[in-house]
Amino acid sequence: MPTIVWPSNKPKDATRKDPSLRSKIGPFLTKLSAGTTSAGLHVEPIRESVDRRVRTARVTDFYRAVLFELDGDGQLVYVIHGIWPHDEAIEIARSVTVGINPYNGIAQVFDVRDATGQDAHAVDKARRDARRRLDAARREAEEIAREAARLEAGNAEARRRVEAGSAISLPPRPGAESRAPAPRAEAARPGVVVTTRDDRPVWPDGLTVESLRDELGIDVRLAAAALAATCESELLDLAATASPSWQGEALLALATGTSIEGVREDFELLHPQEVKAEPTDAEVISGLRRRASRADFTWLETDEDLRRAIEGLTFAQWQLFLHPQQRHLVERHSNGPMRISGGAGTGKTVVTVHRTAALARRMTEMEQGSARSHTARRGRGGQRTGTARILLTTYTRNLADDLSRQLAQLAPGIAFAEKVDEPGVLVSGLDRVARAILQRAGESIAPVAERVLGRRRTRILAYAKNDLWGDVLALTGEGLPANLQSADFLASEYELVVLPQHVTTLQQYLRVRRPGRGVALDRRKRAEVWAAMERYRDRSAELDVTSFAEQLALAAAWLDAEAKQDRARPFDHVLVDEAQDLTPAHLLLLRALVEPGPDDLFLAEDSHQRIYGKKITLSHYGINIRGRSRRLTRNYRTTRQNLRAAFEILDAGSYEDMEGRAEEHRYISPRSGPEPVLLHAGSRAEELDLAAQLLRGWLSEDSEQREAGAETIAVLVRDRYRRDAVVTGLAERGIDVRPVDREAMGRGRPVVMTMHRAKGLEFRKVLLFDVSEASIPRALRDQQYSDADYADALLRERSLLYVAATRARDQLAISWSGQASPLLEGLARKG
Ligand SMILES: Nc1ncnc2c1ncn2[C@@H]1O[C@H](COP(=O)(O)OP(=O)(O)OP(=O)(O)O)[C@@H](O)[C@H]1O
Repeated sequence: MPTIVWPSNKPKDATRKDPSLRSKIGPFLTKLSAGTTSAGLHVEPIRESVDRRVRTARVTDFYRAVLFELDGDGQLVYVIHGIWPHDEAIEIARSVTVGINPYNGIAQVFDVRDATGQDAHAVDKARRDARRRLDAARREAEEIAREAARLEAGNAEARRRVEAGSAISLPPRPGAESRAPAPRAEAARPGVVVTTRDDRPVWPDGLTVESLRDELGIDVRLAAAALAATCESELLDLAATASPSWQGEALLALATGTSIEGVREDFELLHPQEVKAEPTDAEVISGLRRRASRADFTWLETDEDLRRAIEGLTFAQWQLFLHPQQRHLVERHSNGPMRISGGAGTGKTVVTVHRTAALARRMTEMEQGSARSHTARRGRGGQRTGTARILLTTYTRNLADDLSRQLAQLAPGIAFAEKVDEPGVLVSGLDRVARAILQRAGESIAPVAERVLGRRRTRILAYAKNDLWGDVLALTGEGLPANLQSADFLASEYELVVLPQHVTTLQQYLRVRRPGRGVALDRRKRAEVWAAMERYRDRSAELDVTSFAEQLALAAAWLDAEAKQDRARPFDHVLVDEAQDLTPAHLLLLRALVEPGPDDLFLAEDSHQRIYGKKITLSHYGINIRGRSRRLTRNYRTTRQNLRAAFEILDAGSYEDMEGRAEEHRYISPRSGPEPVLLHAGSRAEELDLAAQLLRGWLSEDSEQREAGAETIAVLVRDRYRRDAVVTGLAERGIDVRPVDREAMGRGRPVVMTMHRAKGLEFRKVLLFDVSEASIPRALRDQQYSDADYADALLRERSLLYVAATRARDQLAISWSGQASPLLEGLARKG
């Protein structure tokens, strides 16, 4: 059966102009995949064609496909170029050729008319002389080298500015932000549209047109134009028109911090010396399989691929062609834990879900192979493990449900597991996994509890109903120095220091390291804090309760003890989305769930979106990334205007990734849309009036343009109290909206939810309501924070607003009454 390679970015062919053609593509692909002898296809060579392998095939009486017939070592491969009306198709077929870029081995379809600007008779020579064409281009590049040098000087200047601007600022001290005069939103009128910045692209040092061509095989005309771009939008527009498209993507990756070597690796480019001058069909096919080509071609190899292509070519998941950087992260074999980071909307979830499916597929294939050779895979304890056990997990239940849905859509045949230890993919929150393990442990948890909690306990499955730290503070607080008399401080100290390091005695606590805690404790203070810890543990034991964190830590320690007895860990692979919100106890459990080894752990995180957890470093909890981390920089969700507005919110904070390194936010969005709107009201009632007016406008726009449903419009607020007030206020103004809590979204009405609930979701149009001084950051004065904990809490509020702003695909609006939130500083000032 032939394999079909379908163009993801078709050259302006008829499928774009004639929608009726879509329904004909399915039957055409079915026949083609069944073999050339199929009746009615007329797969025919073309006389006087530049490429002897070119064919046309009948799609309808009127339309013909232009394709190449390649011999992949006995396996027939059809590379489709596009579909055109009969006569046009014949003309195009005469002038196109499929070959490989001599600088990098990437397969590409060339139209020799474009290449040479000469008539069809000159094309044969042009094809043989592909390499000479590139030499001619080099001369062209040399002519502009002087110009490039001038531009490089400009870029160096821009780079210096960016580096100076991204220097880490010290976190504000407690109270400093609330005491300092809050930056005032200057007289922003209702409905002001803010113009966001459009900076000059920042290229790696020393990049020239020649280096882009020689090292990456990028067309010199494109390279020269890219280096001449004076602002980000110009570069984005240029990249969007690049053909083949991977060249535009490679330029965007370079402009957002990826090195030449990084691009070569992500896009799977060869060095020129590895490329053969006269490639065989098999070499062209291998060029088509490289990640760069896969941005432009889709392989329809299995019945499932074909089915999806045939079912109308609109199926969202099928149309989602992974970016070469994303594909690299999906396919990459890793010798240990791997971490990906990337801003909101860069496809971290997409990569995590694809990688889960790929691992499941890989394991199934391996097992089928080993079953054939009668050597079934066995676990550490010698028991047969059957199909791979994969855990896909994330911080909240809602997000886990979403992962499950995405995975089922991407890989319909995938085996889901219902519980821990069952073969297949288990999609679950870590708290549930921990409970399942503790239930399995039963009474055997007692010695583990003694090691972890200092108490030999077996009743550990109930959660405390009240805030035990508040009780402890009431009982022992007076013995503590004033700045430590805080339930938040004690709880953080317990979860970040005491619990993960299994501290059970004062002697241990006196010696223990407390990295990143920000408050120095001498011996005397440590003894006082320890007394509070002991009180907390006694009280928990009296009530037979534990906390979430304790259950996670106990489950991890139990698994470690079992592994020492040579019993298998419950999973072969563990993948985590939204890892930035995990606690130390989560990390301990993650490490214990899977044996250290190839592809054991995969974590997707964005430190800018940490809204629950404390700042933590993976290596402190036994997860060593050691060079196995990558950053995604291309945003797929939101427009560049919304993205820049979101950066304005981030700008004043300083962030660290989970390896403890400074995090930057150089991301890029190829989509363009309206600028964000700021609505400044004098009172809450007026703010509701403005919101109602805005939503009414959005709803009528959408119904006129027959856009997607009203549920793709969202109003996001700081807390539940405001959510309910907004629902009522809008209803009074004739706008019917749906409050959303834990339940699914529903259809037909705009939704109102908290910013926390919106995490991981996306909407077309988003209003951030009540971003006022009084609402966000939430009053931190109520809690007694240490300096470091206060700074961190403030950073989380900033991140929360960033998360909320990046939910908008197309249009973002922000409203407030009275004074704007100080977190809006830069943005509100522009209004
Ligand atoms: N290669 C791609 N092609 C087209 N769309 C993509 C691609 N990758 C991601 N997307 C789309 O971009 C949007 C954001 O993707 P995703 O949710 O995976 O990002 P994320 O990095 O996890 O975002 P967040 O951190 O904000 O949750 C989704 O609508 C997704 O379908």
